[in-house]
Amino acid sequence: MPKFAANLTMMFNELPFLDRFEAAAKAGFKYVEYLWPYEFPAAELKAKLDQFGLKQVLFNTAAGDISQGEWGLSAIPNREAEARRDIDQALEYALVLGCPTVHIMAAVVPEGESRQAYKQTFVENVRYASEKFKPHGINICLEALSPEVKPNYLLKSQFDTLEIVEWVDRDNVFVQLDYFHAQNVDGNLSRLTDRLRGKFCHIQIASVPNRHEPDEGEINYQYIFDKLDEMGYQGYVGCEYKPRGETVAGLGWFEKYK
Ligand SMILES: O=C(O)[C@@H](O)C(=O)CO
Ligand SMILES: [Mg+2]
Repeated sequence: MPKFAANLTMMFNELPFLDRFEAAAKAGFKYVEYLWPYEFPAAELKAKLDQFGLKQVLFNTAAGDISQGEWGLSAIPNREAEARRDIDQALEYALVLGCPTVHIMAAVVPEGESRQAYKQTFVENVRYASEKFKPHGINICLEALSPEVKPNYLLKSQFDTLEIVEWVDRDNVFVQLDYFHAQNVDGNLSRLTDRLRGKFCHIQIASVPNRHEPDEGEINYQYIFDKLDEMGYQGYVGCEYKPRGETVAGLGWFEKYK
């Protein structure tokens, strides 16, 4: 049975962020993920996890200046010092939070810039992170984002991510397989999952096209979950969806997995 993690950035959004931990635990989740922890001291977040018996399973490196269109710095040429500062910061948080996996965000590539130069920079920064995280047993994930969510992001297809993972060639660097983006860009999810076997260490889910609960839309998630079980997938499945309404009211799909 998949180990579902509540994504506290998208779920329980009707509550202030720090109250979402309790709400997730009450709803039956044992695991949580969210995009960024940096607004709060790591110890405060760890205390919330411990208070409600939760385990943090994923968060991201900082996004940079979102108001300027940034969405990760790790692939931007000549900004390696900032990217590595963010990677070091993520490691400090992961150690306090006891988090096994960190998503290293790549970057948006402005029109006219060389994608190859961005890829090269990303590979070097991910190798830096790999070396830093390795002694602590922490994995790294890289994620493709569909253009309707993040136009011009460096990684669009799952195969863009796979290319970087294989280029980086380190045993703690994996694909973050978000089926919402994968369906939007690549489709053919069963074959895709087979193709990526052994290469992904974290999964995220949402319905397509509306990014809601995984009980509607064009993806048959029950089939996918059974397939992941058959494959022996041991990682987590992040529920990174925008609830149709109130979060708990939409958790009918989760009843049988509690
Ligand atoms: O799918 C997403 O948008 C997220 O998993 C993320 O990490 C930020 O882009
Ligand atoms: Mg995602």
